[in-house]
Amino acid sequence: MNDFDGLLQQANLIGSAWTGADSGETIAVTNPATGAVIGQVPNCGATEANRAIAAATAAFGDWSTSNLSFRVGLLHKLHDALMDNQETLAQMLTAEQGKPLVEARGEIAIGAAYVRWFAEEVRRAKGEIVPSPTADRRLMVTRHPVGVVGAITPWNFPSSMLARKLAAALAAGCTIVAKPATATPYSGLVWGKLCQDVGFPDGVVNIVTGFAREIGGAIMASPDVRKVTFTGSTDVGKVLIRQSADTVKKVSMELGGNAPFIVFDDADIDAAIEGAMIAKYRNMGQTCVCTNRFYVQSGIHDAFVARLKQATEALVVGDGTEDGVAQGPMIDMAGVEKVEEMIADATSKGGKIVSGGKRHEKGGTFFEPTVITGATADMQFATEEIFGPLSAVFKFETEEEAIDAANATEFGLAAYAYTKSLGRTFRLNEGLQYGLIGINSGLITTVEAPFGGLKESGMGKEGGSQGLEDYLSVKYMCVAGLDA
Ligand SMILES: NC(=O)c1ccc[n+]([C@@H]2O[C@H](COP(=O)([O-])OP(=O)(O)OC[C@H]3O[C@@H](n4cnc5c(N)ncnc54)[C@H](O)[C@@H]3O)[C@@H](O)[C@H]2O)c1
Ligand SMILES: O=C[C@H](O)CS(=O)(=O)O
Repeated sequence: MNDFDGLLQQANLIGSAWTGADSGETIAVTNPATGAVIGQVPNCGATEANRAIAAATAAFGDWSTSNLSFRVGLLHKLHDALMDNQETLAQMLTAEQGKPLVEARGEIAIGAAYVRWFAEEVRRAKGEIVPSPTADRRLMVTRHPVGVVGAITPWNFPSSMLARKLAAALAAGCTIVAKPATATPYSGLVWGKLCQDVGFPDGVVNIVTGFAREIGGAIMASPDVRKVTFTGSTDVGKVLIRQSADTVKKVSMELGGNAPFIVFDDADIDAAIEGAMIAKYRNMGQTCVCTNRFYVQSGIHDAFVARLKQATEALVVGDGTEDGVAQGPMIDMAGVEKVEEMIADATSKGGKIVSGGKRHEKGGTFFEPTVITGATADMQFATEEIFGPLSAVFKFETEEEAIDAANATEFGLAAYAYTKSLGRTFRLNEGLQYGLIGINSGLITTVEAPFGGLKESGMGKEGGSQGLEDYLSVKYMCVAGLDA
């Protein structure tokens, strides 16, 4: 078995100890490209989760009052440990998740960048002195770590989704209990090892794998957990928001998407195709900000479709570790079947397959990157997240029609548009109901900017200065009697 230079952790980190499940039960982790078993992880439940919460609670007092320079120094060491091991971590990520190595390297790098960002950002978590209405008192506002944080993360970005939670939480002085996705636990568990190696105190970082409902239930029920940060589907997010009410937890929710990608007649078509390929096919279409609907204005439609077909057919499908591969396997057969269901629905309603359309000859969960034209609003992918390598192309006539169609969804995470018009750019920013808007770019995520959705795509922000605020509580103190 490949131990990835000793970085593969097949146990859970609770306090200072790497342990198995009390039951001894384990879950096999498989490589989606080959079906091979990579290793096992503990199948833990509520009991182990509560021990992790107790360890995080015990560590919170010292960690939250530690010298800021100490915390910042450890975060910079963590950044360096991530980048020193970038290749091995990327190999581990591709082995369990399937994405091409070049994308996995990028995910490790942005995760390290989030660590460095919050190491810097926390040094500017300033308070305020508020002008007092009367001379006898002084008013001050201060910011403090919110407490023990529960973090639950998805399989599609198993490293960077944890990075932007853990880094902000630790920088703020919080301690954390994290539960990675069952399909991709190793890219989360290794954060515990690296944190331990660089010197984070015991109990500050705890990582537990296993029964999602049980572990999640323990996190949500514990009065010691004061904040929950979740990245995943909107359906699960709604469950957690309801559960958070019992203990009035602070929540951040990074949920599902249904991104429109609008191409106007005046677009630079070369730029639009480049952006379309990134926004659609990154991680085999399995990102929350992937294009779900292409809206192409009638004047440029045929030329854009021809170029999209050509670029899609040029994508190399294969094992993500092989040079030149742009599309790895999908994470599981359920994802493949969802894409097949959407293709059948669209073609039954008049959609036309112009590229791909079926499982790849490589078998398993490999799928042909697919383009369907003639898309209409009654088709399943108009309202449901595809989460796969399927491009659905709608035609439109006017700007107003495009904005209305783009907004006709309960989601509001990412939207993209290609135009040379400055006026239209500002009308789109004001008219599109999305938390992230890319104008003439298909890849806009960056640590400096707040990432997060509107409507049923979630609440809270990750990254940017706003991303730290989610882990801080604001206090107001009035000091009176000063006129004595
Ligand atoms: N907005 C974002 O930043 C963002 C980023 C990545 C993925 N996503 C979304 O995540 C979804 C795909 O990821 P996924 O399949 O892992 O999502 P998912 O909701 O099925 O699972 C996400 C995490 O929640 C856990 N979980 C599942 N049910 C739970 C429960 N009842 N209680 C506690 N935890 C539970 C899972 O084990 C996993 O760790 C897509 O909808 C995608 O759009 C959003
Ligand atoms: O899948 C969702 C991720 O947040 C995508 S990104 O890598 O952060 O853009």
